[in-house]
Amino acid sequence: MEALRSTRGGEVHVIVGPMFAGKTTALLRRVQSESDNGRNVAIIKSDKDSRYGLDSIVTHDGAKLPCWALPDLSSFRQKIGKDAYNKIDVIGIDEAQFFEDLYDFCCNAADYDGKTVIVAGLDGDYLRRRFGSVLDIIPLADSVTKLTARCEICGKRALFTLRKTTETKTELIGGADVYMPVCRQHYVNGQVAIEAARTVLESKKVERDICVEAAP
Ligand SMILES: Nc1ncnc2c1ncn2[C@@H]1O[C@H](COP(=O)(O)OP(=O)(O)O)[C@@H](O)[C@H]1O
Ligand SMILES: Cc1cn([C@H]2C[C@H](O)[C@@H](COP(=O)(O)O)O2)c(=O)[nH]c1=O
Repeated sequence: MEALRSTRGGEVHVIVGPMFAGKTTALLRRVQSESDNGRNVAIIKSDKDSRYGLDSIVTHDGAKLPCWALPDLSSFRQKIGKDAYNKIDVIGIDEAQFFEDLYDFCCNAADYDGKTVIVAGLDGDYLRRRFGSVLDIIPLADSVTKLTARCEICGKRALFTLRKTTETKTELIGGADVYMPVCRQHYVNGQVAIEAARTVLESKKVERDICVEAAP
């Protein structure tokens, strides 16, 4: 019977780009405009990012809307309750790269539950590798928008996010303190500089370890 549930005009719209490209701003605008048109809306963000608190989604400019901060998307229906879920027309998802169950959620919400799902997230991490499941939902999408920022070094179009520290784990929550948007040329130059810094730091650590071991 589940399989016979018919589609009620569900849609999936995807907004990607580097940090500071205006993804959250675009998501908030689209959700707000749906709400202004009388549709019931809800926004979900990952609970991994608690920088601005967990009850609202906030842009780098400080614009905000209330949201649900969740560890995964599958908990959404249970969290808000079945009746409330059924009444929702539009679901906005921010920081989509942090949700492992993004594909299944979008599929079910759009195909079977008739929801309009608007997804914003990073397509690539600081190494320009695919980030989470964001690229996996492109085949599900009605529309895909790739936004760009301004390169912090030269002001040209920024496609990439440069991590300014030598930290290597993929997931590292942060803002302008840790990341900056850059153009292709400054991404390459920046990576070379950061790799060099990492090599120096690692060799210093090895030297320190040898000194400690050699100490009487
Ligand atoms: N280097 C930059 N390039 C573009 N926007 C920047 C930059 N640094 C800060 N910003 C601000 O960030 C805003 C975008 O914020 P936001 O929508 O939260 O972006 P995202 O969700 O893509 O990280 C821009 O409108 C701008 O005011
Ligand atoms: C590039 C990159 C980013 N992150 C984190 C940093 C921020 O907390 C979010 C992105 O936020 P935004 O709304 O797009 O500005 O993701 C990360 O964990 N790893 C990375 O490589």
